[in-house]
Amino acid sequence: MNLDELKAARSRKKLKPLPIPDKELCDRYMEVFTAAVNDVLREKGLLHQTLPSGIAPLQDDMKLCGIAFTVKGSKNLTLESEMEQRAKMLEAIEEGAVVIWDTSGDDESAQWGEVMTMASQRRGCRGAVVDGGVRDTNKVLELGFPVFCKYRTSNGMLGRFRMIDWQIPVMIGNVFIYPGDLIFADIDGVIVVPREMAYDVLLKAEYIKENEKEIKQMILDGLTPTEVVQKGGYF
Ligand SMILES: O=C([O-])CC(=O)C(=O)O
Ligand SMILES: [Mg+2]
Repeated sequence: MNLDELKAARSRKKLKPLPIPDKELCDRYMEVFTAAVNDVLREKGLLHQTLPSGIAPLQDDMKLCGIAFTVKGSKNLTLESEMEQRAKMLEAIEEGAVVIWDTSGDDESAQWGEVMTMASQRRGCRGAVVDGGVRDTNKVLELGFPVFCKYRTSNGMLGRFRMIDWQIPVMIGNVFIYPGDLIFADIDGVIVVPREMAYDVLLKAEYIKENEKEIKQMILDGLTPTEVVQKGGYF
């Protein structure tokens, strides 16, 4: 058995630079939409890059793009040094990050709240995606911080759930998420774009957005769906 390749893939490493700076990349993703990005990934044979559909924005108009800062945790009754550990995690967040929580399928605790929002915003964090819960919801909304999560609850995680590690590969639903991947989310849910293809996928999604304008114009001009398809359109 030779696990060297797998070990290397799962190890912590420095992020590879992309053809354009990460900030420009994320700002350009914000001008497209998840369905277009999803169609590009489908062309590449990647059918399982969307997080489970139960992970939804706190508000319909929330949209988010940033670089995955992964966090992994699970139900756990111990409290020793929990706050210190959580503080260290928050202090490791970098500008342009999206905090993304693999909770091992938790269904009762909040992995995100008001103070964590404030602390991460100060570090330039763009939002949070939680396969779990959020609390202090009205305060998080007032702070204008996009959060995508499964549920809302008053249950703080302390004494119920705790972090295992951060900036490690994680898995939510069927989706692998590596630190540095691109996280893109809007009203249609959350999509994970592997880092190495993030720029190429953006270019193709921008093309789809432009091309769809022509298709929609055909409908406005009175063409039937059959005529649209005959002219190379799709929907
Ligand atoms: O400890 C928590 O559950 C999170 C929290 O309330 C906060 O960040 O304000
Ligand atoms: Mg709180």
